[in-house]
Amino acid sequence: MAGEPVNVNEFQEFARQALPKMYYDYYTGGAEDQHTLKENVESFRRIIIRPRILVDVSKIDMSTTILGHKTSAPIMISPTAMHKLAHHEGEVATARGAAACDVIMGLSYMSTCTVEEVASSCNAVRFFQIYVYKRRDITALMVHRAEKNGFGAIILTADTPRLGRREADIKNKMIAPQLKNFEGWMLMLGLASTIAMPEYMLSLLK
Ligand SMILES: Cc1cc2nc3c(=O)[nH]c(=O)nc-3n(C[C@H](O)[C@H](O)[C@H](O)COP(=O)(O)O)c2cc1C
Repeated sequence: MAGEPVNVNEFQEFARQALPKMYYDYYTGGAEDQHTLKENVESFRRIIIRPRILVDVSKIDMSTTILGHKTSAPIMISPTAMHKLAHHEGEVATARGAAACDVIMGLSYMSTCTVEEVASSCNAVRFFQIYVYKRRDITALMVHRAEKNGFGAIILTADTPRLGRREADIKNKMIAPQLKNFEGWMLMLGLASTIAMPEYMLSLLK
């Protein structure tokens, strides 16, 4: 593709060209027949923003607050796993981008940078995403760690009682890289440091 990407579709095409197939499939794929993924895209297409006409637009302010934290627009970065699959700086780079745009950074528990690395990288307002693990002691430790590192809220993911059957990941034999927040804990959990995705998730989730 020639030139700078100008929209999300063009960024996606760049990613397809740049990333190993296994990682590209992970980022872009959904579960089973990907019906929900398609429906998500269609839902966004159905949203129409109606402009107000003949009003003063010399000063536009989209800022608001989310859980009491200021944001420049009602948009935040939703927690997504393993950014280092796409870029060597991983979630630290994403957090800096959030800080530059003055929006909130949602950090996945499955990040490839630690909560400490993200916290010290910039002054982005940050929320930390977690599941309630079978190991409640590990859940509590992670919450305390996020709190200690200035994360302003916990995003509790509640829609994963079972893992979606992601067929591309099965075919590609997708391997999770080392999840930095769990460094040192993997042995304690009886897990290898890099293991197949579903096995890893199932071992932790409740
Ligand atoms: C590649 C990818 C990884 C994700 N990883 C996580 C995760 O680690 N934890 C989580 O709670 N949600 C995760 N999500 C879900 C997103 O946070 C978000 O809820 C979902 O993508 C729907 O928002 P969207 O329609 O803006 O994509 C992930 C989504 C994608 C596409």
